[in-house]
Amino acid sequence: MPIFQNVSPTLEASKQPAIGLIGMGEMGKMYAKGLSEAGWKRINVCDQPSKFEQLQQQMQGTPGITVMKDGHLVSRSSDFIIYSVEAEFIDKVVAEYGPSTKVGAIVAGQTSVKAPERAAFEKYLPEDVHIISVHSLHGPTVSTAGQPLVLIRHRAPEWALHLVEDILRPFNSRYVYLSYEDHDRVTANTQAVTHAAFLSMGTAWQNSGVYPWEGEALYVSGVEVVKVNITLRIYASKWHVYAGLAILNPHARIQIDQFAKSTTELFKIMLSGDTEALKNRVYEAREKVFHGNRANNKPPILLSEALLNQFSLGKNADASRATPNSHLSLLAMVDSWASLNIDPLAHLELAGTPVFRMWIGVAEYLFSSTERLDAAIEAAIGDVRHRSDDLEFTVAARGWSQCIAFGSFKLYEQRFMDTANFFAPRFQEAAKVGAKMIQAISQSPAAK
Ligand SMILES: NC(=O)C1=CN([C@@H]2O[C@H](COP(=O)(O)OP(=O)(O)OC[C@H]3O[C@@H](n4cnc5c(N)ncnc54)[C@H](OP(=O)(O)O)[C@@H]3O)[C@@H](O)[C@H]2O)C=CC1
Ligand SMILES: O=C(O)C(=O)Cc1ccc(O)cc1
Repeated sequence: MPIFQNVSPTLEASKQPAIGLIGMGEMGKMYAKGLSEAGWKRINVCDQPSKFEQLQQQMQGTPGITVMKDGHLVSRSSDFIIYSVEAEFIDKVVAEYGPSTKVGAIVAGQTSVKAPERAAFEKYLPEDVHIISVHSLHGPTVSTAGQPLVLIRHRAPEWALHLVEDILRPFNSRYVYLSYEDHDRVTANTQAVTHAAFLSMGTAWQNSGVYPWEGEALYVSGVEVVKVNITLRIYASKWHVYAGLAILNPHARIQIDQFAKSTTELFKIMLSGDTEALKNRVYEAREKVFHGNRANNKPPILLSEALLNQFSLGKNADASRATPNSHLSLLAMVDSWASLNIDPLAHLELAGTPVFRMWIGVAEYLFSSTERLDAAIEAAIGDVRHRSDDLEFTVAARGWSQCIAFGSFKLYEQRFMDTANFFAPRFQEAAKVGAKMIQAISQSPAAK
């Protein structure tokens, strides 16, 4: 029997469902703030009991919010509960608070990887509660409007799904309906492998010992600006988010391994000096991924020159001085999509995070122009100035793939923080440009 039907924030408090948020880090706070602003009046939140007083202070004066000491109190008093905790800890946290869930409540998780969340819910939640999970496919600093919000109806009647839709409607996100299994498959193809590319760029630049936009200024074009800014954006974020979705997603390892393989194989062809072999391989990948040379000399679909050139790097950036880059990271990305028969444009519809949108956008920008692609191939074979950077990138891609296959959160954290510390002095500056870029691409016609 439906307990709530057609609810909206305009109802008086006693008729509204109580919403519970367990874990008040970046995503928990974003949800708390958004739900409060929407007018929901019964929002119960908690973080670790040790942070109770601090959280009370932070939430003081936020309408509709009640800060509770722990997840037991939130679970027993809420009708829709979202766990927004680290994927690594979801089992432990649900084991602790899950059995306290109110009879008939709906439980969700915000974790970026769903296999461990599903296992924890099935193991610890009582039979008389429903499971409908969620995943906002964007970070906490991005506006929720228009972004994909995955809803996973796993164990719940129809009315429960409508209730969740009603509660989250004020975010104005775009609902995407997936199963737990499909969620992990799709996000491995989009998020996990994309992050591997950016993590590798960061590690490679760190090991080269220069900020790429300050070296010989080889890298100043629009594509480079995207690469650098997204890399810095990722390294400025919490390592556990990226570690969780790479290490715990059963599908991710295969994609990340293929990316390292593609990088190594392309680099070996570059070393051999065989332009024809490189051209054949790259063009074959282009054919497969971008559907038969669709964009040859036609305007790019996602990113335009004008959009890319809005953003610049460093003080002396002068795009006219840009020399063609081998773009090994982009060649390898498209090669690995081709090798695994992944259609990234189809995935963009389902699970296009802003970072993935940027990445596929620059890949398409490069591959949509024969002139640009041939210049990259020529640079890869003929311009030895790129060799040392490409070598570092190859080593870094392999290193990240091995680290993720090894499955150690500690090792991942060490690698990640080592590179993050190298870039930290530039985070503030990059965050501003990164935010503008994400906004611009979210508003580009192709994003609608
Ligand atoms: N950040 C992002 O861009 C996105 C993240 N996600 C996912 O959302 C989840 C949360 O991420 P995010 O908010 O960024 O991470 P944060 O680290 O900012 O927040 C997680 C919070 O949960 C708290 N927590 C841990 N254990 C408990 C517990 N037993 N009871 C109550 N609170 C607890 C943590 O405390 P402590 O720090 O002390 O451990 C922390 O405050 C992750 O699974 C992530 O993958 C999803 C979409 C986007
Ligand atoms: O856009 C991206 O890929 C990000 O890096 C932000 C992000 C991180 C984790 C998620 O679960 C969803 C989005």
